[in-house]
Amino acid sequence: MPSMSHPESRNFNQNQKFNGNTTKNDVRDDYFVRKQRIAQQRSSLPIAPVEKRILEEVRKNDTLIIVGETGSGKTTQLPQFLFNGGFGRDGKVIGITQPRRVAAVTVAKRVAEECGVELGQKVGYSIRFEDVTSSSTRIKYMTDGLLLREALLDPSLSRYSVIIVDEAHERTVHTDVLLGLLKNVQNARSRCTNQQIGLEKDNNGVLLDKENNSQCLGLLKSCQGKKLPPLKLIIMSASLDARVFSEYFGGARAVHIQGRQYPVDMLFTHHAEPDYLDATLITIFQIHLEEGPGDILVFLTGQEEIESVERLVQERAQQIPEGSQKILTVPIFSSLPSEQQMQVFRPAPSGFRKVILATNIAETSVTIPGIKYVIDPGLVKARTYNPLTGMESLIIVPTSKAQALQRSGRAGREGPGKCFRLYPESEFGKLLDSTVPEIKRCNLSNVILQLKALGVDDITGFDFMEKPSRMAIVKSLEQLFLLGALTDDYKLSKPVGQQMARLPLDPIYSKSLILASEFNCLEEMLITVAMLSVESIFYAPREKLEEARAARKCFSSPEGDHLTLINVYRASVECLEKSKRANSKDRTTERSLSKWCKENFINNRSLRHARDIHSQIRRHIEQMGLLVASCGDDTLQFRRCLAASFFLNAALKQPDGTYRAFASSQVVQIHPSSVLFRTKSDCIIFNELVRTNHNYIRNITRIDPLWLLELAPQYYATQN
Ligand SMILES: Nc1ncnc2c1ncn2[C@@H]1O[C@H](COP(=O)(O)OP(=O)(O)OP(=O)(O)O)[C@@H](O)[C@H]1O
Repeated sequence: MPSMSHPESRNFNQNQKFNGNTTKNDVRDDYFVRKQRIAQQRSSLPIAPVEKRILEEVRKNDTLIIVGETGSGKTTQLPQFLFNGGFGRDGKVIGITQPRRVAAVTVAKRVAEECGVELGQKVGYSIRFEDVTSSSTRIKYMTDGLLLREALLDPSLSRYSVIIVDEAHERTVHTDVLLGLLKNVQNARSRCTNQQIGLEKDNNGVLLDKENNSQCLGLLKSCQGKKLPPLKLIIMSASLDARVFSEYFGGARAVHIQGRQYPVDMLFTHHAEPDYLDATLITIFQIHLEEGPGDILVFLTGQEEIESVERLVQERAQQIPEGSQKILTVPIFSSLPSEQQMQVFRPAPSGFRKVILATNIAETSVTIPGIKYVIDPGLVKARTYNPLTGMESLIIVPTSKAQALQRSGRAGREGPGKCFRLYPESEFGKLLDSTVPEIKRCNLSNVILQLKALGVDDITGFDFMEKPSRMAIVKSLEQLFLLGALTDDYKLSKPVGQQMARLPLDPIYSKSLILASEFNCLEEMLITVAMLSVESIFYAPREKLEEARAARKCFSSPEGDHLTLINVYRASVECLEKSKRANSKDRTTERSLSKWCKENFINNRSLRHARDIHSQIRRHIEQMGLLVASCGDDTLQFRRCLAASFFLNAALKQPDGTYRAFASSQVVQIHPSSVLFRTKSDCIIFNELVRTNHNYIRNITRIDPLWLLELAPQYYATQN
């Protein structure tokens, strides 16, 4: 059992008392009692007494930075203050961005309830593929990526009076690009308001690009004729370095909200844990057996890890004596379909303690009712990118202090909480203060494509908060050029570049869909892209490895993993249709599919998510007028299309049986999960590089090396 030290309980404020079983009471209480309770909760939040002061600050300053403890009421209350202060007048909208979909949705629901309105009316949310807003929406929660897409259609963001960039400390690539863009929009809108626009026109009344800034010019044009108020910008978090943000926004004012609603005790282990998953498991049961009531939130690094811990908890939970409180495990990770994600917010049935197994998706903004304990092993799966090789991969790294603080902040929202950090306190001091901005460690081709579509041609000149390395920019520009998204002078190409920018996918996948319509295999490519967008379609429990292997063989294609995935998808559709024909009830059909998945060792959750993505992309594709045809049995055509699409990820077999990637010259190995693991072919394309102790490649298909020359001459004809 990992022994926990309790060196000092860092109680931020111990004056307030625990509020009891709020969640259970809420369910029982009638509407008015609940309303009263919410009003009471709101008035006791640390942000409540400073409403007037914050409003004054917003009126006085175009840009404001707000820092306040987790749970102090920033996300839910500030937009309501602004609405009450008149920022929703004249049809204007107060926009709040979140790095994650689940936060945008759940916070919007909570605020709609606090306001006593139906979701989608005064308060709404908008996330990719789901818009719950209407013309009466004045407080709109959304993901930062969605606001970027909105800017494509309305560059001056003319509907918004205020934009709040929440959880800015996360420094996702979208947040960073958004901040640069918002700076431009603010600039352009204040120039429109100051009526300096006339100064920018030539004798014929044509706007001049005096500052050689096409983005600003585009914005000024879009402001023309509209009377737009200046755009107010608020940057918010519990754990950001206000100085850095203030400097970027020309000395913007920072306001600190004092106080915390409830204390959270921090506990550390005495020693480093050699096996953090084992330590996690032990701590879950330690809390369950020794601590008082309250649910547990556990932070893990990914779907596979969550599912294996889930199985282990369920196994051990069977040993809990009859009559004691039972354990209910609920997973949450980004590739889980939304309605399943929402299950973590439902109260556990009586007699159960809820154990939520989450990735960092539950780290910021969300309030999960009932959570009293947080277990934090201190690790996170992060993207890394090597601009030299052009390869992106995911690795498990320690969290930053800011992330650790956010995680502990998920407890102590309804009453005092405890956070169990599964590492010694001395290790905490060694963590980075904040997470390295994603823009510094990811492939930039997606960002650059979006910026180009927004009219920003000079990427190196763009005012990034933290500039990505020149090499990373050059490499990504080169990649976009090779994919045909950019012209010789690095402008967005028509129609390919424009079409690619419209699809909410990685440029390489967008291009594969566009190409597939020419190769008459868009049906197959759509399935492929959907299946590649989810984690682990197959699963193999340790005790049934042989059975799982045999089941997988039924779907295997000798050509590789892409066709294998298509076989799984099609077999699942067949199962669904068969069941529908036999029984029209949706629930029965889903049950048959779930049974089919179990028998075939297919991950039902992942498959459902892939079906979701499939229908969403299909809608986009059809709107774009691309021809969704199937190549039927002509799999050669499909493989040629894979070669034409993923030529940047091609590898050639070496005499020692390993492979060498063409683009990076890196030595890579086929992952044991690939159907081509044993039957090695001379030339392959792959979709994923996983770095463990080896450079493993996954999702592989065999191709003819001559196709590369024929189908990607822009790259291979110039290589020697
Ligand atoms: N869905 C909900 N159910 C119950 N209580 C909630 C809910 N959402 C918010 N609250 C209450 O409102 C408080 C303030 O939440 P809010 O998200 O506004 O805080 P915050 O300062 O933005 O926190 P963070 O920095 O962690 O995002 C929470 O601590 C909790 O008490």
